[in-house]
Amino acid sequence: MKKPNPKQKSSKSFVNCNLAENSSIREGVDGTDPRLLFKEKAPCQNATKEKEAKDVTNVINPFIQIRRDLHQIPEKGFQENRTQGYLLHYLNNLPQEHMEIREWETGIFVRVLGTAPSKTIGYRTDIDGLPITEETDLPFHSKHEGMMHACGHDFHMSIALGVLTHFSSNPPKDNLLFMFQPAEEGPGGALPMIQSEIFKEWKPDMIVALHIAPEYPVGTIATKPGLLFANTSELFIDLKGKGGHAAYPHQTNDMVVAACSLVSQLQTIISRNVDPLDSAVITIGKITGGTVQNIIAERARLEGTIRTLSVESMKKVKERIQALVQGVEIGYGCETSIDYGCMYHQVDNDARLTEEFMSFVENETNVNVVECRHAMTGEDYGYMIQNIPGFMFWLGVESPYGLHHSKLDPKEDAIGVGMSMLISYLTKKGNE
Ligand SMILES: CC(=O)N[C@@H](CCC[C@H](N)C(=O)O)C(=O)O
Repeated sequence: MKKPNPKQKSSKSFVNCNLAENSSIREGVDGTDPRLLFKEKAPCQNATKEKEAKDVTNVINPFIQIRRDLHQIPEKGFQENRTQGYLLHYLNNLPQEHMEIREWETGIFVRVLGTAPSKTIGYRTDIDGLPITEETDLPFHSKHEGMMHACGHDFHMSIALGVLTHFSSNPPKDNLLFMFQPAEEGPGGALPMIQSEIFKEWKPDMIVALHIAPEYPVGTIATKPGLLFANTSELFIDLKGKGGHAAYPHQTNDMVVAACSLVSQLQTIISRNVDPLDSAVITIGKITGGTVQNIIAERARLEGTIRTLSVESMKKVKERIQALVQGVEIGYGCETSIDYGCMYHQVDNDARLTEEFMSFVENETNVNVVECRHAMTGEDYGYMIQNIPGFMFWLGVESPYGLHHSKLDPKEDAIGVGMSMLISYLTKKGNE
């Protein structure tokens, strides 16, 4: 497979602006134009069939506008009501002859009925945002205070809508199942979604998904057979000691000091307890404690996440965390509690399907393919392909700021690249 190439080729196949002719792009959630809602003019409003471009970089893809609309309304997991409304409005305006739409919680299942189905191919996108205050100066920045699409789910959704738009009027032989999944960032929507009656009824035979990758250029995708993403577990530790006057520490059990010590001790699990040839991460992303500068803190809370490359390592790391927390309890004279929040199974790509996909992209499209290493990111998509063959791949979007950063600014040309490549791949796979 090729190495990442900053001057990558443009996509061999491309999607043109004619998709914008679809009425659902013209009308918004409440029957108004979603672009008027956000005071944005659609770049493709006047696109005509004659304007079919030769290169995706020369096309202003209408799904870029959809991405911009969605970018402005990021919502927390299982609270994606406005997002769901936007998606439903769009979907309900597509040609319905080959489509069945069913809502599930704040997500949506859409089945495209194949012309002579012998299998169902699933495609999953996540739809939630992150609790981060956006710091880009984009004109279409988040309008939901303290929330941002800082993990690219706005890209994921617009690509899924683009692919679905194509197949809504050009169904392949096989059925397609599009899953708009809530709560990927937490508490996890994939597991309950696959346990739902709708999923059981429309169960796919294989599933595909993508994730944007700021570190790769537009026009490059990266993936690998086997393990792609880590096992994850959230981590919340509460400490309760005895507060008091800042000048009388000997009469108190200071939970700020206990928490600081615990953060350092937790890092020794990675350096001293995990096999150096294995990998694990413990990140404490948030510490809270105390009330004011001259009162010794009675309470402190650590919030973090654990990442491991196997289920067994996760078990070991948690045993060590428990031991260290017990030590702090004794050493600092406090009460403690641990909550592991939500946990995700590793993303383990099906080797045969992934290799086949990589050679398809390499040989049949102008997109570059890189075989990457696994990453310590997590994805509840891992549950979807735990028992059903499938894979996930990274889609290059080239941003100087990475995932979960308040200045993440992916290049929008990647939307056309992702759509075109997926349409080609699913057309081939759905007509085998
Ligand atoms: C792709 C990605 O960034 N996923 C998230 C998943 C988070 C799961 C959960 N909230 C946790 O923190 O463990 C990630 O942070 O990797």
